[in-house]
Amino acid sequence: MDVYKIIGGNRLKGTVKVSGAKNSAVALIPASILANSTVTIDGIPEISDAWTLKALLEEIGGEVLFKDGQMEIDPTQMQAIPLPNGNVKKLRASYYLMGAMLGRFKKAVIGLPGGCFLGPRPIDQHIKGFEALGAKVTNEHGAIYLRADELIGAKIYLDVASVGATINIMLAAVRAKGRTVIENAAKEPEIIDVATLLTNMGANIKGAGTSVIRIDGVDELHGTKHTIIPDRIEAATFMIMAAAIGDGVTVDNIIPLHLEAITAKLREMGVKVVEGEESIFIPRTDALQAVDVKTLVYPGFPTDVQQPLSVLMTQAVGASKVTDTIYSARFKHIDELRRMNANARVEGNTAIIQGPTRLHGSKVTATDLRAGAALVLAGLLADGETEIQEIYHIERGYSSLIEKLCLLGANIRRETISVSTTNRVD
Ligand SMILES: CC(=O)N[C@H]1[C@@H](OP(=O)(O)OP(=O)(O)OC[C@H]2O[C@@H](n3ccc(=O)[nH]c3=O)[C@H](O)[C@@H]2O)O[C@H](CO)[C@@H](O)[C@@H]1O
Ligand SMILES: C=C(OP(=O)(O)O)C(=O)O
Repeated sequence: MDVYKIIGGNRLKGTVKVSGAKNSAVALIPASILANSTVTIDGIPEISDAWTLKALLEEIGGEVLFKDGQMEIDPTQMQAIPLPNGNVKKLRASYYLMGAMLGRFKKAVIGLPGGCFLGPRPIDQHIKGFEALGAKVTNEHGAIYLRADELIGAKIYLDVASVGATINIMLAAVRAKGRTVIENAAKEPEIIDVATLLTNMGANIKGAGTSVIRIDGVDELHGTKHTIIPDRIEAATFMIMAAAIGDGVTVDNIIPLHLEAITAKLREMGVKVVEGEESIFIPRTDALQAVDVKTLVYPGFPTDVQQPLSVLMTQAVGASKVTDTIYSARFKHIDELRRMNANARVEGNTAIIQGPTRLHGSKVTATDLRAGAALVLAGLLADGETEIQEIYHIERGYSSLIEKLCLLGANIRRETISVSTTNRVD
């Protein structure tokens, strides 16, 4: 099995370049299904989710080249081949195949998605949207069957401002007859990115990035070239690492506006954040103060960042609180941090972290993607050696993490170890 081994204590210094956004990439790649000629996307991160989506597009007849961050997708030979099992289970975002295939073929069979287990991850709002557009949707043995004679534009009010549902409905509605209006739409930057790609393919979308999106369906969408936005969650992870153990780190290739909630929270903790046009510089931080944070929909503090932030809180003076209002059970990393001597507990949807504490190297498990990133930071801070298992979670979403951290001076490596040595000593 492959693990990360980290010897803690090295201070990080230099510049790190942020990759393209995972949570855009996983929607942009399926969106290409809707085109009638080649779609080229630049800046796709080297993550396993991108490779899994490439394989899924190939399963339905697509020709896909993925090299040096560029994905070239020829969708012309694709067919509505059912995907009830297999690769669809490896990632949450396989659910975007529902909207894209429904839009193009008016039918799809997609197994219920996988991805990080963060507590329940319902897709009722996606289904409500597809049904409003005229699709018949059934769940048969764990796969969602979608079929429509024709898709007709509709007014859809989302009960929760879901990123996934907003994008999925957009993907189907661009090929519906007439106008679709999504109310209480999610406003995350990734939604604007997907709308930009679809617009460049010939779609007619207004209001992406606001809570009301209007889509006038078109008969055909064509190929185009698109450059993905930078990954604000990866950027936030490096900002937090820089605040925790940096000696002057520039986080480059970012959109500072996308990071305002992170910047504000770090400043509240006593971190100096110097914003440039496309970068942020964080000088060495010597004293951190405890803060409270609540995750919210964009532009609030992202749920994806609360796990790395909770490690920074172990270094702050006083009791910090993290309340996750999006995924109330996203706290499995707290148990792992306690193995490393963190003084933290979970009450309902809140983690309470008392600092400062000296973390100790240990054998820990990445229970999900951002939990894994949190443990990498804990390992960088800890005394001695930390071994992180189940790193496939981390590699679903962080591009070249080891290489980037080594360039900043961290002592971290990926190692294959024999299974007999993996038993944890508690
Ligand atoms: C609002 C929010 O922070 N969304 C994040 C969430 O998106 P993700 O797409 O996973 O979640 P959504 O934005 O779709 O869901 C937000 C909330 O709505 C609920 N829900 C969603 C769909 C549905 O049909 N029914 C329903 O009840 C979810 O359980 C959740 O509590 O995780 C992604 C990956 O970690 C992040 O990129 C997103 O920024
Ligand atoms: C949880 C995440 O990913 P996914 O929704 O793909 O499981 C994430 O990006 O933090």
